[in-house]
Amino acid sequence: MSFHSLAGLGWSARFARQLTGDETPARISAIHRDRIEAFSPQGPLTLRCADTGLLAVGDWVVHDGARVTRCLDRATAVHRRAAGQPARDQLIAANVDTLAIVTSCNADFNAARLERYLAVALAAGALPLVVLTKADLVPDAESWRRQAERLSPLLTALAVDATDPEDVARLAPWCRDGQTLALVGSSGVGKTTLQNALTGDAAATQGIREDDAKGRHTTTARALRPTRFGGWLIDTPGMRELGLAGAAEGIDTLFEDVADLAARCRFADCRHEAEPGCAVQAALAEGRLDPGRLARWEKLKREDRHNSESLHQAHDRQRRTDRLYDQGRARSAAKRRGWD
Ligand SMILES: Nc1nc2c(ncn2[C@@H]2O[C@H](COP(=O)(O)OP(=O)(O)OP(=O)(O)O)[C@@H](O)[C@H]2O)c(=O)[nH]1
Ligand SMILES: [Zn+2]
Repeated sequence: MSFHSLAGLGWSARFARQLTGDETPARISAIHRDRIEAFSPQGPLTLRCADTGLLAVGDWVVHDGARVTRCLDRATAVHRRAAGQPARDQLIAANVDTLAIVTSCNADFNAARLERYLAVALAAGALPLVVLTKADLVPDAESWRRQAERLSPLLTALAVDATDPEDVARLAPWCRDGQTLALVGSSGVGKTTLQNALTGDAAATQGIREDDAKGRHTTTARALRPTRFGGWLIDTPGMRELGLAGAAEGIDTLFEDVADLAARCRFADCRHEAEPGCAVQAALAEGRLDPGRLARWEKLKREDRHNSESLHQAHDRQRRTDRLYDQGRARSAAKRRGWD
């Protein structure tokens, strides 16, 4: 059994302020249909919870020893647009301090994809870190790293050999002393290898079959795991592939220069094509704005708008279905009343 102090679990003044009286907090490490697992200064706990759908791994909850009584406001929240029809907005991890975007120093490196994940990190409120794996397989890892850092002044980039635990230890500052790190990135870039090196625990990444809230089988890993450095790693299946939705603010933070220009166009709904008074076109013409960067900003905005709209449409559709269903039930109830 492992014991951690509250601070060691990532507790901070932000959460302390939300407690009243002698409430006891715990941090969610895994979520099941009707119960959660959590770490607490008293050791690991299993707590019953009626509505686990509202919780995420990494959340701080208050409990009475047997059940969850409430969830504390989050410091950060990573969302994604869940695949499938209808599209759903899904909370996949809470209180992640740093979101590491994992890519490799070769085939996988793609500026547009990195920017997409960066927007997700910023929208979540997490610090973005780019980890370039397979540094041992290229002669110029440092140039890849610099290329990544040029994408935004908000990020730090590291090039590592994920298969070398000593090299991976350079990630310690982001997952020590109660700090929580989560990894995102395409398949095959080395996330599992990195996670194993960070936790020193190869077996734990092996997925275990579980029933999720809808009774389907999903593969869940042990989701909040201690790292070798005194901090935490969040690995949930949803972390792997993040669809962009509701990330408009994150996109504008990442492309602050372009967003600032766009805000100075004469027309609020300027499409930055041939409108008079377009500050974006003016900057392009004067060479102050890279056309590639503008194109990537527009593409991300479109994708986010499209996904956010389809989420709204899905919500609307669901509301209409619910309403029809309620009306139907009301009608049959009325009929039944008529009969007896
Ligand atoms: N030489 C070298 N090989 C690496 C490095 N990182 C990952 N690999 C190898 O690349 C392959 C894929 O790594 P994984 O850790 O399974 O990748 P992943 O991102 O977890 O992929 P999924 O499980 O599909 O999401 C494995 O064979 C690793 O050993 C690295 O930095 N250097
Ligand atoms: Zn414009």
